[in-house]
Amino acid sequence: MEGPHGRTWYRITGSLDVSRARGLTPLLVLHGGPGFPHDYLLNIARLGETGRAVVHYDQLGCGRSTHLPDADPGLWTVDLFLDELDALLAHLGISGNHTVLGQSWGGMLATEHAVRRPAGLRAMVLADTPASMPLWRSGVERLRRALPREVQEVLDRHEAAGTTGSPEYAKAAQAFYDRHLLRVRPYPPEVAASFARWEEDPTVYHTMIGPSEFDVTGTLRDWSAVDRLASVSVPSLVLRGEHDEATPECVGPFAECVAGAQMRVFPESSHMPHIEEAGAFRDAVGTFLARHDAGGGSLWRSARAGR
Ligand SMILES: N=C(O)[C@@H]1CCCN1
Repeated sequence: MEGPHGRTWYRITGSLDVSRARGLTPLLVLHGGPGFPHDYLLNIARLGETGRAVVHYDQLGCGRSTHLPDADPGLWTVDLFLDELDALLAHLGISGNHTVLGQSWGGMLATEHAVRRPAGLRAMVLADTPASMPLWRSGVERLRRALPREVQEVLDRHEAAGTTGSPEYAKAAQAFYDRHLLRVRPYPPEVAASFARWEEDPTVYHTMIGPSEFDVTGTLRDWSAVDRLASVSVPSLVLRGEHDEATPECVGPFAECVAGAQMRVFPESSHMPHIEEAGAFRDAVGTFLARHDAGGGSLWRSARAGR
């Protein structure tokens, strides 16, 4: 899809026509970061086993979409990605009938979409998503202070010196990521692919977040949707891992403030339960989505029974 700032790459698992014919609302998957491309979310495509169309895309500035490393940093705003999301829905012809699954930042974007009460949004899944970045920051600070003392010292020293691009900082940050981002080793190829592409061009992430998940100095530093969550009027499923960097304090407002929101915690997972507990994640999301399809879920139940 061509847009005012460049091309947005997307892929469809299944067929929008089949989805429509079977009464299965298409699912649009929103990746995190921001600027961390879709590859690490590819296994969510298995939700298409019943014939539901599952759309993944790379948001502008990352992955297979147009990169703009020399653009004015002021380009990278929530509204830019909301406009892109609306344009993609229209391009696909699903503005009037869609569900969204946002992971981490993608859940923040999904929330921004939902609070605008779009007529065609049928349901929303928020995975590992903060409702507020100040709450995110206080939660990751607590997790950081539980790291080994020598690791904290390396992180503190490089952040104070402005040398967070150093290999020593990256090695120390990995100690945090091993506990709270993904507890699977080695990284599955699709996760490694997202990291490789992100490392090639971290422009969007560095502008909107900063040096790392726990050193948030970017333009999203004070973002919050907490005081707008009451306006979300669609069925919502809220997911996180027990060891997630998205801590209970930053995810909790979704369950507290979104009417009827369901919360599910994955006990063995951190920030990627769709990988760390893939079957349980897929069953939880598939059952939830099916409940809000026109067909009432019979196709999902028969697909699951056939596994
Ligand atoms: N992995 C993500 O998207 C998180 C969300 C806030 C900072 N990065």
